[in-house]
Formats: sequence, C-alpha cells, structure tokens
Amino acid sequence: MKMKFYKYQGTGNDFVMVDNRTKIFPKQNTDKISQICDRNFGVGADGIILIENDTEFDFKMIYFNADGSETFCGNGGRCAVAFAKQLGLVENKTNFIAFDGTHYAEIENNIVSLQMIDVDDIQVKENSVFAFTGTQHHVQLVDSLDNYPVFENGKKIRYSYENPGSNVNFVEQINNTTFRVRTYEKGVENETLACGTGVTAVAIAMHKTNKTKSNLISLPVEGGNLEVSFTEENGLYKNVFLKGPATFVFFGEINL
Ligand SMILES: N[C@@H](CCC[C@H](N)C(=O)O)C(=O)O
Repeated sequence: MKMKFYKYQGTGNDFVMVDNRTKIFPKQNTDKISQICDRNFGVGADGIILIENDTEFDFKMIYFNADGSETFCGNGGRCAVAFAKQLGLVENKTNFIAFDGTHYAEIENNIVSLQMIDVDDIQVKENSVFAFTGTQHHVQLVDSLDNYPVFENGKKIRYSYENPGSNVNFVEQINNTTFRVRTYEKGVENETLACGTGVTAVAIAMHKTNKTKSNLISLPVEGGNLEVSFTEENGLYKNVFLKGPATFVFFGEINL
C-alpha cells in the first residue's frame, strides 16, 4: 500500500508528517518507523508525526522518535501546527492534544509560537539541572560548545538516567539573555540540529539557577534560532512559549 507523506523541519529538527485521519499508519510497527526515518534506506528524519482527528481538540499529534519510541516533541509540535494549517484543519490559532497534554499555538507565516506544558519538575544538581518539559532533559553548562564532544558525553549522560533516560543539552552562555545549545537526543541516539523541549528546559534551568533574570530567552541552536518565554511564580513556570520557524520541505509517497 502507498502512503503520502510530507517532510517538515523546525530549525533543522526534521520530521516525516502523515495525515493519519484515515488511520492508515501502522503505529505498532517500530521497524517501519525506523526504516522510514533512516537517512540511507528511508526518507530520513529525526521522527515521525501523525495528525489524527480528536473529538475535543482541533487535532491530535502523535510523535515517534526515529527508533519508534513515543513521547512529545516541541519542534515537532510546531511543525504539526504548520502541517495542520496546510491540511486546512486550523487557521492561525489552535488547541491540540499530544502525548504530554494539551497545547495552544499561534502561527503567522511560518513562525509558530507553541505553548508548552507548565514546568514544575526541575531538579537542580551540582553541575546540571534536570527538567521535564514534555519529555526528559538534562541541562549542563560547558565552557566552549564548538569543540565539545556532544555525542560521546551526551550518550553517557543519557543512559545515566533510569529508563527511559534523558535527552542531554550542553549550553554556553553568550550574554544575559542568550544561551547557545547543542542537544543529544534519546530516541534518535545522536546530536540533532535543534530540540524544542530541550531549549525550553535550558531557558528554565538558566532562570532557575540565576544565570539570567529575563523571562524571554534567545537560544541559538545548530539549525537556527529559537526563543522561549515564560512567567514564574513560586518555582512554577507557566505560560511557557517556544517560538521559531516550521517549514514545509517536500512531499512524497512511500510503500508501507
Ligand atoms: N526534538 C524534540 C524532542 C524529541 C523527543 C526526544 N528525542 C525524546 O525522546 O524525549 C523537540 O524538539 O522537543
């Protein structure tokens, strides 16, 4: 059977998007998911996103990492909004449901501002911070990101957390409101060009540990620039928004 797909990217975090309103996609088939995401034998992507109908919300977003594991993805959420708009499911504002709960988003041209879950699970450790921003994130400041062994150290730290492990973000402070980030993503098991839930964790971790007093943070990543804003009250981070580009790349058809 043939299946249409659409390729999107958000600051270089790339996804195969499928309109699964007819339930065509074999969700249980993790080998198929890995094969589609394989950069040599498939379309090539960091993950797959399915858009499905929902009775209460504009749509349901389902995210699988390239290894078939299911979780939430921030850049994927932004791309899902752009794709839902392309499908005619939403206009410029939407409420949708995903793995970690409900999300509100706004889209203008190809810039998507996505509301993330409220963040209260933040653990400050000696040299790092752990934060749950829809998925698990380790955040660690390093002196210079350019030559930093993101893959080697990221992989070690990723498995130092109990199942399902953690994504790992290495951070360099540029100024009072700007933090450069490189991320090792679990489920992709490699460095990706950007991670939305990752930069969200970084912004909150930097605020929590007093590296910044700002509640609007710029986050240059390998694939572009992201922005995170929030309000903070008694250690609870609310009104958390992740903003950046979400871009359609091409469409095609594959054999299922
Ligand atoms: N790239 C994503 C995060 C995707 C999920 C992550 N690999 C995990 O398994 O937690 C993002 O933009 O948030």
